[in-house]
Amino acid sequence: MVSVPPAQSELISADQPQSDLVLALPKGRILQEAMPLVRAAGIEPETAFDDPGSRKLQFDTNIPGLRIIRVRAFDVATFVAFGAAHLGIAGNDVLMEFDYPEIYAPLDLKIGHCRLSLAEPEDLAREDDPQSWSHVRVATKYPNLTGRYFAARGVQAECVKLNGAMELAPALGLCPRIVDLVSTGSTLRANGLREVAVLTQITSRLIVNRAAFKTYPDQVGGWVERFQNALGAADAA
Ligand SMILES: Nc1ncnc2c1ncn2[C@@H]1O[C@H](COP(=O)(O)OP(=O)(O)OP(=O)(O)O)[C@@H](O)[C@H]1O
Ligand SMILES: O=P(O)(O)OC[C@H]1O[C@H](OP(=O)(O)OP(=O)(O)O)[C@H](O)[C@@H]1O
Repeated sequence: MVSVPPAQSELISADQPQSDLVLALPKGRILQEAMPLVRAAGIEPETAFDDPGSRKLQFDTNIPGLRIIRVRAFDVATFVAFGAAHLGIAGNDVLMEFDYPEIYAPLDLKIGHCRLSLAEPEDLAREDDPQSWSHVRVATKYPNLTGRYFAARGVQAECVKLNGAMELAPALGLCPRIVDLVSTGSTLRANGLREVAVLTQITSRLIVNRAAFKTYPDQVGGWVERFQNALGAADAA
């Protein structure tokens, strides 16, 4: 059965193909910020979702035909791009890194605020001039985004892919610089690094699979509208 917000249910046409809709949520830090919006959009997951002891990865909701899956932040984009999930919530860091044409990101949810920055050890930063670089070697979880950013500025970026703890790379001689997410800056400070360039500002987006949007315009569009309203209500509060 196609899931729709209750108020939209009359929009389902009888001859439309029927299948469950799947909403992919990231299990990391965004989840806490995202859940008030998910709930304000009218979606209440089954109780196992909030049970830390549960090993379930997919969850029924109060909306018949709408399931939630909880996956790693990067995998939200992949599930949605391949149509395994129809909607999702992902940071635009992840969206820019993959650059999947199958994903449409209609809504900035204004959560998960941070920035993607290049940082280097304090000693190096004191004398360094990023404008003079023709080549830069960085440790990052975002090799594609970083490569594109520097290529557009005539700089060749050599990226060593890490999945976390990038801040260790300069001190241990892996790479002199890193490109990573920065919010408060405390992780950089604690590791003797200084931010020297901001590649892009980051927030989380509601994302949809383009084909699902075309196939179920009322249903998927209905959820986009619900999230938009939830966002408007949060802004007004
Ligand atoms: N320090 C931060 N402040 C605000 N938002 C952040 C911060 N770090 C990451 N984010 C946002 O949260 C998303 C998920 O980050 P999180 O740290 O939860 O997962 P991850 O460590 O990247 O993924 P995983 O643990 O699955 O490898 C990022 O893609 C980004 O959009
Ligand atoms: O500027 P700050 O407020 O210190 O935040 C920045 C840190 O947050 C993220 O890591 P996270 O805590 O998600 O851990 P991870 O490296 O395992 O992804 C990011 O990769 C930085 O390390």
